[in-house]
Amino acid sequence: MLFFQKRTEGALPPAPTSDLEQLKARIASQELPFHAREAAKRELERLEKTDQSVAEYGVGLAYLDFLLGLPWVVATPDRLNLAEAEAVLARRHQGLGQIKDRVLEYLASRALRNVADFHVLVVDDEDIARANLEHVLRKEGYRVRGAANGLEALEEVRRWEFDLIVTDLKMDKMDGLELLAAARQVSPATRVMLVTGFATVDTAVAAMRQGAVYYLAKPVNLDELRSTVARLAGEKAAPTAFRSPVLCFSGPPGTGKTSVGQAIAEALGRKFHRISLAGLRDEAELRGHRRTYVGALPGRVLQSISRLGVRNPVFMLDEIDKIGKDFRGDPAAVFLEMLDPEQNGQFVDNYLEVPFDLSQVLFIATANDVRELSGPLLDRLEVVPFAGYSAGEKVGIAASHLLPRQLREHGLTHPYPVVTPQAIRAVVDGYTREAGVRNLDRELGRICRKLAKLRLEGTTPPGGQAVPAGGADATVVDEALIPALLGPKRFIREAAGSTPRVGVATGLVYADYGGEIIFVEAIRMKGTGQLLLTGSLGEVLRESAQTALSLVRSRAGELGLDPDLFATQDVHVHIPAGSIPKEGSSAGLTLALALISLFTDKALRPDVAMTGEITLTGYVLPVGGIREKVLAAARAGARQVILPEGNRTDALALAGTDGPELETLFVRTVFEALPLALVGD
Ligand SMILES: Nc1ncnc2c1ncn2[C@@H]1O[C@H](COP(=O)(O)OP(=O)(O)OP(=O)(O)O)[C@@H](O)[C@H]1O
Repeated sequence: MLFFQKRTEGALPPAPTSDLEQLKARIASQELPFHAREAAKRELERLEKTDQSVAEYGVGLAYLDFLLGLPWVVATPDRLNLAEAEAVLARRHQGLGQIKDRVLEYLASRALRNVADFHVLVVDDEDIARANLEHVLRKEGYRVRGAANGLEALEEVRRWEFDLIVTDLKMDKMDGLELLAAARQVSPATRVMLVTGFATVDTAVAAMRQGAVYYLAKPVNLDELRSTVARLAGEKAAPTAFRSPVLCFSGPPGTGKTSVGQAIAEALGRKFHRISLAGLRDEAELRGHRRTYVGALPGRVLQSISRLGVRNPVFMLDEIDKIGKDFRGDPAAVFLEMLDPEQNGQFVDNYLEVPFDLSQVLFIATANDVRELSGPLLDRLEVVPFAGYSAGEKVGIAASHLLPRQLREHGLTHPYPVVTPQAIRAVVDGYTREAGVRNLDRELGRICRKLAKLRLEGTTPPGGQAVPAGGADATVVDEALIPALLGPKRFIREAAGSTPRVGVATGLVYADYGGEIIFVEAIRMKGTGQLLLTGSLGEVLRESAQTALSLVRSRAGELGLDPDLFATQDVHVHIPAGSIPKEGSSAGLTLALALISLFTDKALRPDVAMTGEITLTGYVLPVGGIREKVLAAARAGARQVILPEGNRTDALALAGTDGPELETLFVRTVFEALPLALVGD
């Protein structure tokens, strides 16, 4: 019996090329920056001396494979067509007018920088020499101007940004070296190339030392001139590190931050990648582990770049405000390095050890609340605020974007069911309570799933019209059908539904997920004039409560109260809703009104919501987050909002858009607010 087949000469399989040989070939053939090639060669040499059976060999192979797999030079060509970018943004998003404008402005300045021609100034006091040089350079496609001496050249430099000055060295009035020094003062980015008939090593060295980029001897070798200028122009055209600040989209969840980022990538023709930073625990996750650690890996930034295969993606750093609380290492330092155009050309990953150029990456950060970010980081970011949507805007977004997508995803296309705007509004009001549209999208998905099931079964939604199984009439989903599809309403509009109560005021707060209403409750009981505060209130809020009480006591006469009343009573102020962060001074007005209502025994209207900081003398000061607060008041069913007079412009800006349907009232003092909020006053 034949167990083993004997190998026959000549039928030998081709000798397998070893891993190392393959890597060697890759190092030789691949386009790599100098330092990366050197590192790869070093590692290869080390591997060649390492026994293949030891673990380090495998680690080294993986390292080389990663290094060679990185897109050191691969980039997608940028498509900077503003009209197209505008079309992409408009197609993907409803509204967001100001944000689209900001994004387009940002892209416009990018486009301008990148397509700008290469401007050259030729300076020579010999007319013929100058004309010749100008002619040669113009033929190469550069934008060329001329100047007959140093002083004239300096005038030009003041009027116009040149990329390059090609100047004669010996000239009357101001020679080339003097021009070089003066031009660098006016326009530091302009490069200077000197041309001279008296080329000596000393003058060349002096010129280079002063910052000249090149030194050309007369008679000018035209090929040398052309190739040098082409090299300098190429350096400019390679999209230079973009020095404008990194965009940071901030706003409540589900307001379109991520999808605007995706639209930017689509408009530029770049790849898009999103890293969620919310769960980040360790600096090494971003920057990698040193290879001396067992199981070391590159950081998430370079891993993503490697996976994308291009060095110029749009990179979204999601929820940049959510890291740092439990973070090992210094997050701000890593981000500063990644986002700073001065430094990110040389980003060092601990695993890779060789700097990788991140300057071509277009970073966009998102944050729910930029107040959480450190100062230096915030300095590098250009914050673009995304606001919450009013109910009307949500209905529009749902009808034109969310619903059509959900219907397609659920196969409800033949024919499309008709969901009436009133039905969408019923979902917005009864089943979601949010600033953005994320949950609305989810609820629409639930409706679609129910409809898909009914259509397959050919049955009728309870209380609705027949759902045809194939073609024929479209199902109509109206307001009445919503409870049958989604169950009973999940949210009540508590501001509209409550009855007026003494000592209970409706306030507005602003948290990172948008605005929210709170009810401030105050009661009094027999005691010794103590003030008790509960509801996990922050220090500032406690001080506001103290201020409000002192204000009420000091104005007892005006309010028709017995001044001795306070000495015999304790006051307890409580703000329920434990999950809402309650810090900041904007609850001052609400606290003051709750206390005045308490002591005057007059009930407050629950459908009048308010916000404002107060002073000890009763003035109402402006506060932030007006749009979010007003939208929250509208969501909760309030009919009026009382705002500080100082916030009138914010509120007016709101009215211009599809603002909420509620009346805004402005007050200068606490006392002006009384007749507006107290029942029957
Ligand atoms: N103005 C809008 N027009 C059309 N669709 C929108 C609009 N705003 C949001 N959306 C849609 O809502 C969904 C949620 O948006 P997105 O994921 O961009 O929100 P986000 O602000 O990034 O939220 P998070 O902060 O939670 O990441 C997406 O499907 C998005 O397309």
